Amino acid sequence: MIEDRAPIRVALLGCGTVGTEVLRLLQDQPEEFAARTGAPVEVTGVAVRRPHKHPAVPQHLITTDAAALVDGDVDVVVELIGGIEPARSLLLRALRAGKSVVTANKALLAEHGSELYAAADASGADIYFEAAVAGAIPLLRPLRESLAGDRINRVMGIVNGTTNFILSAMDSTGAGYAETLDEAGRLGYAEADPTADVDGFDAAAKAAILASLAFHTRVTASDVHREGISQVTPGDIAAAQALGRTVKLLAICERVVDEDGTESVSARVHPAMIPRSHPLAGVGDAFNAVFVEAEAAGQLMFYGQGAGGAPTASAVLGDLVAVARNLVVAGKGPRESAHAQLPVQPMGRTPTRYHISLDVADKAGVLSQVAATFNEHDVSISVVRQQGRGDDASLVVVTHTAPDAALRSTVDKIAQLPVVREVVSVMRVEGEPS
Ligand SMILES: NC(=O)C1=CN([C@@H]2O[C@H](COP(=O)(O)OP(=O)(O)OC[C@H]3O[C@@H](n4cnc5c(N)ncnc54)[C@H](O)[C@@H]3O)[C@@H](O)[C@H]2O)C=CC1
Ligand SMILES: N[C@@H](CC=O)C(=O)O
Ligand code: NA
Repeated sequence: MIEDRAPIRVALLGCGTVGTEVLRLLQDQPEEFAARTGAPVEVTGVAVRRPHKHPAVPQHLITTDAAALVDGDVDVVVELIGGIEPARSLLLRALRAGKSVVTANKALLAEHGSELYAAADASGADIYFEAAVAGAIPLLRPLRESLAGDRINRVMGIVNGTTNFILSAMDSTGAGYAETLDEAGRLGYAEADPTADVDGFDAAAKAAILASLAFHTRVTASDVHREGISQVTPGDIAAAQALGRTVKLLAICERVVDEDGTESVSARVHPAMIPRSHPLAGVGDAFNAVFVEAEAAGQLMFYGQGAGGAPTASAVLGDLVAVARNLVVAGKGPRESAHAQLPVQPMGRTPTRYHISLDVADKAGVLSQVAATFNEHDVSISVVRQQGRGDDASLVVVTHTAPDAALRSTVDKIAQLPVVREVVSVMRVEGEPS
């Protein structure tokens, strides 16, 4: 009988947007959880910072001493505090004591993942973190388990709900940046410090986790080239629209194979123009979508809610059930897989394409001067559009693929040409043949 088995005792650390939903769903359906795991699942305590802010949590469960809760009689620690400390110390404390961990904390995993894995390995505890990337979407388990027998070459997608919410609104309604960010905060999508979202730190942490799992290599957040959306202007959105494109913040993790067969990993997060016909262009609101390209499986697409309390709680609870099942049968979840240890390629060497919009003098020879600058840097041009006259004259150039450093130097040089009044918009182009 399931009820006769010793319960799986769970400590919940943090009861904010996600923690509240995890607790609600766990308490709503105890019999379901018992039936799925093979033992009753019991929350033994909820660590919070300000007890008076949680009137709905049974008062006998509440504590402000998270460390004492971890040290107590618990089997699983669910960490939903966020940030590096005290989350890191609390999880190391749990893992070293052989207590399994479920966390949604991408910032922590992207910086200290190896330390946490090592502690889990040493004590035989589990560490699961499906909620850390793309919220409710099952993505990490497919990478860690379902695709473990395949060779992944590329993972690309939209992994930050807040910035997708903002960019989608800017594109469809012309809404302002600040007001949309406030709305994303109210809806529970934004991080406690929303600069983590808009400056790309959150997406870079997720890219590090994705690249690590996809390429069996330790990739940390500092290995990921990062640009956020705070520099994206209504002018950039309009320039994209004029060419049948839209702007998305993309995370791109690729296996790069040089001519001599040497392999490396490229991981980057930046805004990019993609064609409106591309499947990622239709991903609106706070939704996330990720393409995985694997050698045998081909192309797979994962789509769903990447942020918000309930969707994220779904992934946390899926992990909790997995950990509890492992405890019931004395099994173990997947360990760290970092055997490939590929080097990380610098952004400057990564092949990219640029869309450049220039405000230029309406004089003969402007186009040839601009074209000569591209030529000097060995960057070839795919599309040129010259529009307007006099003060309104503008030039739009879309390049073919070139190393990012060459494209960057070309833009710097073009900005210095006397015939160029202003570099209005520079953005990478993805999702179309190079
Ligand atoms: N909100 C979302 O859509 C998603 C969030 N996540 C991750 O889930 C985690 C939690 O996020 P949210 O619930 O949105 O954050 P939140 O800010 O709403 O909740 C965190 C809670 O932890 C509490 N806390 C802080 N320090 C504490 C301590 N020392 N002891 C006990 N409690 C403490 C805070 O008072 C707050 O109530 C973060 O790692 C976040 O990155 C992951 C996916 C989606
Ligand atoms: N702030 C994050 C929350 C989920 O990871 C986002 O907006 O995607
Ligand atoms: Na997920």
